[in-house]
Amino acid sequence: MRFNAVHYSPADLPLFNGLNVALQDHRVALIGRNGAGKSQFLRLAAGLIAADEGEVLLDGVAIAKDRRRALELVGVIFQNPDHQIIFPTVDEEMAFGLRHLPKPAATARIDAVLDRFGRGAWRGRAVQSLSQGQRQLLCLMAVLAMQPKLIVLDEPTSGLDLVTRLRLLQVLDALPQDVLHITHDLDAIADYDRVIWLDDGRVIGDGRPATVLPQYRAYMAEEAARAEPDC
Ligand SMILES: Nc1ncnc2c1ncn2[C@@H]1O[C@H](COP(=O)(O)OP(=O)(O)OP(=O)(O)O)[C@@H](O)[C@H]1O
Repeated sequence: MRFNAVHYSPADLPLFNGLNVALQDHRVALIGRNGAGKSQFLRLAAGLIAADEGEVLLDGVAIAKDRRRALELVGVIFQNPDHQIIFPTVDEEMAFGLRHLPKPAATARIDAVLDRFGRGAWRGRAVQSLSQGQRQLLCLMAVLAMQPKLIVLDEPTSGLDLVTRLRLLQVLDALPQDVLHITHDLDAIADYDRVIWLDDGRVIGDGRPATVLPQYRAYMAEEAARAEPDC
């Protein structure tokens, strides 16, 4: 994945001004304050939005221009599964991303993923009957069935209870796919391969968690100490 001189201004307010980033690492975390540009970075990385100037390449593919390849290459998981799930049953939801495949091939993929997660009993189950954490797992399984090269996640664990959060993180840790993970949960990314710290659309920290996370924590503590208490 490569951001080449990316300019992007949501609603005409400049955010990225010639951003250059190359990602070759298996698990990358994206951190930064509220409004730093993490979600916009992720949307550009997934080809959900196009740069105003410059380009984002994944496997040499201009991901925003080739939507068919983008869907094959990148799977996206958002914070709230209810904003992502559109079908009433587990099978239908998982089949949606596989509609380009012949039905037997799609069914085989769905069965393989359900079995891998020990969720064979979810076949035909109503999404409404699943908890929030289970819905998040459904989103992840639907993405995995599509066999993307890269999975991008925007704060997938917020709102989950501790056990569900830990389970989801274990699943993420074991994935063979490359992962780009936005989070404010610094403990979850302590053994990632790389952490990118965004601030105001710029990369201000980039490296191993052991280097970047202490700098980030120290900076945030200073910021908090400077801020007027308003609560
Ligand atoms: N649709 C939009 N229209 C206008 N401005 C936007 C839009 N989406 C995002 N922005 C602006 O872009 C900047 C980056 O937003 P972004 O959602 O990427 O931040 P973030 O780092 O993901 O923040 P958070 O941690 O709060 O989710 C913010 O200043 C935000 O106001």
